[in-house]
Amino acid sequence: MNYGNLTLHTDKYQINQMYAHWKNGTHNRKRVFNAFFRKNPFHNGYAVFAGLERIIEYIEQLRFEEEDIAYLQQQPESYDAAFLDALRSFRFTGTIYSVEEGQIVFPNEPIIRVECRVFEGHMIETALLNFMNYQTLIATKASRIRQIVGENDILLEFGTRRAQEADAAIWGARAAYIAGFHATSNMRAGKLFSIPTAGTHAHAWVQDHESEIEAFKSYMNVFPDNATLLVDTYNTLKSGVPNAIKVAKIMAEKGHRLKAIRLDSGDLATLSKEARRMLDEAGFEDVQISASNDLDEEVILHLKLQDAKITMWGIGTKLITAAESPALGGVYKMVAKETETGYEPVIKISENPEKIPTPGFTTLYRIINNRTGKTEGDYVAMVDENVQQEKLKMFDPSNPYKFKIVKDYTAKELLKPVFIDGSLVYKKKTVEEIRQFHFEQLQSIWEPTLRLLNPQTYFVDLSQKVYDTKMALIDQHAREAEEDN
Ligand SMILES: Nc1ncnc2c1ncn2[C@@H]1O[C@H](COP(=O)(O)OP(=O)(O)OP(=O)(O)O)[C@@H](O)[C@H]1O
Ligand SMILES: O=P(O)(O)OC[C@H]1O[C@H](OP(=O)(O)OP(=O)(O)O)[C@H](O)[C@@H]1O
Ligand SMILES: O=C(O)c1cccnc1
Repeated sequence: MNYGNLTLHTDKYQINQMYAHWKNGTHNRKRVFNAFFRKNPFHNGYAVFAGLERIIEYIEQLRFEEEDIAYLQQQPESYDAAFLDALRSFRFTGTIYSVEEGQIVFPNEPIIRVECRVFEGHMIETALLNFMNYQTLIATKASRIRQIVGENDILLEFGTRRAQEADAAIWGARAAYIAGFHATSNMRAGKLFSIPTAGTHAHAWVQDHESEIEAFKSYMNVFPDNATLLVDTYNTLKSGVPNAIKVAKIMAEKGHRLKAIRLDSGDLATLSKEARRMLDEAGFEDVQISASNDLDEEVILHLKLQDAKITMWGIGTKLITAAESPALGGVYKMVAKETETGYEPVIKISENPEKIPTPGFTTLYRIINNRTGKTEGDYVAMVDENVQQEKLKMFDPSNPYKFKIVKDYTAKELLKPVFIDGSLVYKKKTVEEIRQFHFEQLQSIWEPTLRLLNPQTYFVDLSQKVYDTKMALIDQHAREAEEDN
């Protein structure tokens, strides 16, 4: 069984819309779609974009194989043979712009823009959202955890055994690394993405030996300078830590150093403080204390408040499953249609005004104040607008009378070309480069937006032209609805 080809990794309604367009002869019409999300996960003030690498890989491999065609032939829809033939030669021929992985992104701004035949636009929606939503979610969660532990502590991603299957484990490990984790326990993620791997040992190692001390000795003999000993199998303070110290002393005489101990149960604050005292008294000030056991943001924060002496954190379940915000609700909406005179904006009306997507062939800028180096907000403008001017009026699209005039700024366009007319033009970055890029981007965001509790809402403003376009379309829709009644 080959699970590799992702071409049919889409919803049936996409194939059916493609079919209906094809039957009607409208499948080659060009459209613009924007991917964005409406709400930050975890009540956070920002999200960390991830998923582009996977999207690129997916677009590049899009091919209907004969087995896919055969499967479609069996469907009750009885797709025409000529349609299936058209699928045989299907390739993505469109243009995609995207923010870069590791970038800080906000609700209601275009983070990926797709311009292509409507046929292709429908085809890629589901997979694109699948990758963007999950990876952005995990990167955002990881970024929050990173903020809590601070710059100096080490974060290890331990989630594979609890992840929602294999892809989630490896792409989640990558997303976590981008946003500030230091290593993953998943060897495949390490191999595929060239990210650091790390590991300690399990309780089974201790159970497998006659005694805990024998287990520690035999482990340290194999890893004399790189061992983290798990000290909670029997009794952390009465046997685990004393045995680790005994073995560390024996090995120290041979010129080796124990690297760390790991706590995996009990009161991690009290145990870490006591273990720290015992290690220090024995002359092992350099031996680190790591901890795991269903750790999450709040527990870590409280452990910090209790002055826990933990400097390495192994985090699995709550990170990889994005506990408390299990999905990012990113969407993909049609925003413009090609007509004889060029692109025409289109709108999707909603009962809830906040849910009305911004129409038009737009792009996204971050407005950086040249004096502070910090951002004044993001700015959605039509692609043909000149945003780099003497001064820029930035107003809140929900309350347009609330505005500010920004001078001496740099408008940084965040959407970068990825595919142009079907060809990959984006120079892929290593995960290490993406991680560095992420840290650099964080520097331009003000603290109140980054804080974890009740963050200040970041401004995502519309240019006057985009705002007027949106309002005109809403008005036009309202007028048409009135005439119908
Ligand atoms: N000092 C602390 N303050 C706040 N939370 C803590 C503290 N110490 C541990 N925790 C967290 O409390 C939870 C305790 O989990 P649990 O009740 O399963 O305890 P346990 O020690 O793992 O039990 P068991 O021995 O049965 O495995 C874990 O999520 C752990 O990370
Ligand atoms: O708690 P999480 O954040 O999900 O981190 C991963 C957990 O997985 C391991 O436990 P497990 O009981 O599966 O294996 P073990 O026998 O090695 O302790 C490890 O000891 C962590 O506690
Ligand atoms: O290396 C570890 O300690 C580890 C790895 C995965 C899950 N739990 C612990």
